[in-house]
Amino acid sequence: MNLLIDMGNTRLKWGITTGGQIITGQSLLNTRINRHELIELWKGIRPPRRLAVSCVSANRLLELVQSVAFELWLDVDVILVKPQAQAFGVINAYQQPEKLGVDRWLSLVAVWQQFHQPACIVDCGTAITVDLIDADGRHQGGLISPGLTLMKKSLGQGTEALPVSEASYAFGLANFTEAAIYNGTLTAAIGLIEHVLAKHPENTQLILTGGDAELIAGQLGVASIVDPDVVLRGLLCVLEGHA
Ligand SMILES: Nc1ncnc2c1ncn2[C@@H]1O[C@H](COP(=O)(O)OP(=O)(O)O)[C@@H](O)[C@H]1O
Ligand SMILES: CC(C)(COP(=O)(O)O)[C@@H](O)C(=O)NCCC(=O)O
Ligand SMILES: [K+]
Repeated sequence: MNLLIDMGNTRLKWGITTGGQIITGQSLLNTRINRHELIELWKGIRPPRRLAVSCVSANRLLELVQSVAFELWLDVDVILVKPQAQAFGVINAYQQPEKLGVDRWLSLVAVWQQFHQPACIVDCGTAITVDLIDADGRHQGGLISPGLTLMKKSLGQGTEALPVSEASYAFGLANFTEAAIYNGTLTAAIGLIEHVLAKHPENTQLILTGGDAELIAGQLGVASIVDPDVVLRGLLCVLEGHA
């Protein structure tokens, strides 16, 4: 058995793998990560042979995860995955390939392995990232924008009068502030994705992942697949390539 861990800027997502299948566990908010919580999360699982980690979050959290892993499973093999210039059939478009977020790299790897066709991968997490890959596995580059919560928080922080609300409202033009912010930020995300897709081939497969994927997919004017486990599947590709 192996353990896969995807550490984003908001949440830690994880799953165990047996025979090429991923069984996901309950995600954990970064604000709740501590030694006790991690031990509670993993003390009941069978000791993994290998642990593959993707981390774009704080080093402090990564070190804590590694330390808990060695405490629970003395001789576990920890693989800290890094973005590469070219691997698993994917060619990284970045001028400095090591600077591409490893979560973005792993999404490209997973989507390429699954579809082998042009694809647009949108991670609707803390940030919204958009990455394009062509029919030959060449990453075309990508975009980074604030995620929905970050957009709302920045309005709250950068203005005198705007409140920060976590509530949901009907989609469309609004006639009060909270709904106007909710819909303005959601429309920004939708516009970003639809704009990118309009400029790419019609057969481009659109895949959404991340905490806001369902919400954003629900308002998109184009067909999409929501897959919460893309980064974990990228980690699995790396482990399988590693075996
Ligand atoms: N219960 C929740 N707690 C925190 N964020 C949530 C929750 N439900 C949805 N979200 C949204 O999901 C986003 C984070 O997505 P996630 O995939 O966890 O991000 P990351 O990969 O950056 O850790 C938040 O910015 C927020 O808009
Ligand atoms: C863009 C990101 C912050 C997204 O992280 P997330 O929203 O998934 O937590 C992360 O992929 C990252 O730190 N990237 C490095 C810079 C880059 O990809 O260009
Ligand atoms: K992510």
